[in-house]
Order: sequence, then C-alpha cells, then structure tokens
Amino acid sequence: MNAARDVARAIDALRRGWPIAIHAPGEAPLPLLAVETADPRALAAFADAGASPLLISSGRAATLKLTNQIAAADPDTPVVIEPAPWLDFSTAVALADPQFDLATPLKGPFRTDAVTRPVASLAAIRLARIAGLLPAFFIDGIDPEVVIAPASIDRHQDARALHLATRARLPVDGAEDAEIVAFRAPDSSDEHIALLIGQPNGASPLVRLHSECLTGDVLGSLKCDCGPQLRAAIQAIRTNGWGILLYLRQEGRGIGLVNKLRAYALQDQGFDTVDANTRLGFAVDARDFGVAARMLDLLGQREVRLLTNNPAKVAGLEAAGMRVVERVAHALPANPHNARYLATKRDRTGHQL
Ligand SMILES: Nc1nc2c(ncn2[C@@H]2O[C@H](COP(=O)(O)OP(=O)(O)OP(=O)(O)O)[C@@H](O)[C@H]2O)c(=O)[nH]1
Ligand SMILES: [Zn+2]
Repeated sequence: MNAARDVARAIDALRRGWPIAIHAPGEAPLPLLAVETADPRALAAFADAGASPLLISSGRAATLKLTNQIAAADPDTPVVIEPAPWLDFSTAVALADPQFDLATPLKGPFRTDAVTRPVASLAAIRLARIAGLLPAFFIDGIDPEVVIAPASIDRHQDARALHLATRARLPVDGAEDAEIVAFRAPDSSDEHIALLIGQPNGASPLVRLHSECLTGDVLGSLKCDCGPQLRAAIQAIRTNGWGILLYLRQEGRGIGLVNKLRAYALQDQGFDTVDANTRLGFAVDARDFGVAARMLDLLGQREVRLLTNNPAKVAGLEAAGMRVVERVAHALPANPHNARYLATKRDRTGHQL
C-alpha cells in the first residue's frame, strides 16, 4: 500500500467520523475515533458503552488539571483518561472542546492511565491538527480498516515533496510588475504562493513569510495585524527594489481556520491568544517554516533579508538551511481591537515589537 495515500485516507476518515489506527514499530496498534466528528452511534459501533478510554493532548490535560499519574519522559506525551460509566459521548465532547469550560462544570472524577503507546499517541495528536480537528480521541475500540505508521505522517508532511506548479504575471496594487508562482505537493491540498516583486539586482531579496489569515487578509479583521502587514510587506519589498512575499497556507498558525475561530471564541471569554491555543490542546505555534525554505530554494534563493518581528521565523528558516542575513522589523500601529494580541506576542512569544 502507498503510505502517503494511506495518510490521506486516514485524514479523510477522521474528518468523516470513521475510526483509524496508528501502528508504531514496537507498540501495539492504537485504534482511534475522533471525538469532534463522532456521534453516539459511531461511538457505540467503535466500543461497548463506557469501555473506551479517551486520549487528549498534554496541553488540554493540563488545562483540565488531569496529568499522567505515571510521569512521561516527554512532557508533550498525550494523556489517557480511563473509561468510566459517566464518561459518555457528551462528557467526552465537554472534555475535548474548551468552549464550554466556563459554562459547564465537568462531571467526574476522571482518572488517567499509563500511556502504553506514546509514539502512536503523539502521532494521533499531530494528525488531528493536520486534519483541522480537536485533538481528542476515543481509543481502543474495534480494529479499523485504515492503519497507518507514524513515519508515513512525516513523509506526508515532507516539504521536499513541494514543487513549482505554475507561474504568471500578476499586477497587484502597489506592485504592477509582480509575478505569482504557485507550489503544490501531491499529498496536500495546500497550494502555497510566492509573489515575486521587482527585478533581482544582485542583493539578497527582502522576503516576507505571511501565514494565511482569512479573517485579517480578506475580511479586514481588526483582531490581528495580518491584513496591514500583508499590504505593508508588498510596499516594503517594492521600495527595497526587489523581493519575495510567500503566502503560506498555514491558517491560524497551523491549526486551521475552524480551530483558530474556536481560539477566538475563547478570547471572547477572556483568554489570550497563547492560552486559547493551549486550552484547545494545540502548540502555541504549529507552523513548519521548512515549507518556506523549500519554496525559496525552488526559486533559487539561499540567502534572504527577512521582514518579521518573530524570532521563531528566523530560527525556522535557518534550521531548514536558509541563510537569514538580516531581520527587518515589520511592526504596524495597533488598534483598540488588536492591542492585547500584539502585547501578548511581545510578552509571551518573544516578538520583537
Ligand atoms: N491560533 C491563532 N492564530 C492566530 C491568531 N491570530 C492570528 N493568528 C494567525 O497567526 C498567523 C499570523 O502570523 P504572522 O503574520 O506570520 O505573524 P507572526 O508569527 O506573529 O510574526 P511576524 O512575522 O512578526 O508578523 C496567521 O496564520 C493568523 O491566522 C489567534 O489568536 N490564534
Ligand atoms: Zn490575522
């Protein structure tokens, strides 16, 4: 069987509410049913009533004050909640989805169990993020049809599979001589874009990595600084002479649009952008800048001047083999709606504002 195709089938199955299993070498298979897309019927078909443990991410478990009783070597190791008669479908949803945390006190008590398949468990949390689902699963039900290995997920996400698909002239507001270049990978529907602005002049290009933000880029959301940063980047590159804007399909810092909007709902309850991601069970920043390095490489660039306030972008590009010769600040004025968001980036995620 083709490993990459199996991962695509696994993602599709999870999104449809069908079970899959992850089988890591040296571990028993881990059958999984995503809580977000399951319903009581799917759960009944997966396992006997009250017999299925729940697997949740370490961040979500910490939020719920449920940690492993047996200390895990890796703090990211997900947490298994023992089955209990009161751990029915709706209780599992309340454990998985933080939007009800303040409104509905949880039933319980819940007990955690040893994680016997740590590699497959971590891979499950990663797969939920790739599928854009909440990272929570019923586990240990029937043997599903689709079984994948954690290594296949790595192959599926490998930036080296990205290739240049097509290019065309694209006059844009502020840069009428721009050219658009599209990139694709066979296993992913994410079509990343580069906008080449101006003519190469022998100097390193001024480069902006822009992660997709539908709300900010398209709808003019004032909650973040993405829209103004996008337009200012085109301006800055034009003024510089030449450079490249990469438009990366990494919505919500890599957790997907729906999960980002869930994070916004938590921000409406008072949590900041960092705590909202953690409560949902995701890393604060789930992006992989190897994709950007691969795109620059395919465009023949090995050295860049990077427009960013985020040191993690510089580190991510350099870890992927790109030389960042200069960081160029890219801060824009705050508005009353994004002031707290910008302050959180400065105070909690190391942004140099
Ligand atoms: N999860 C989550 N994502 C957000 C939130 N606000 C904005 N985003 C996403 O964050 C990304 C914006 O990041 P970038 O513009 O690349 O900025 P950055 O990492 O802060 O670094 P800079 O280069 O300094 O701008 C986009 O994918 C947005 O969709 C939020 O509250 N939660
Ligand atoms: Zn935004």
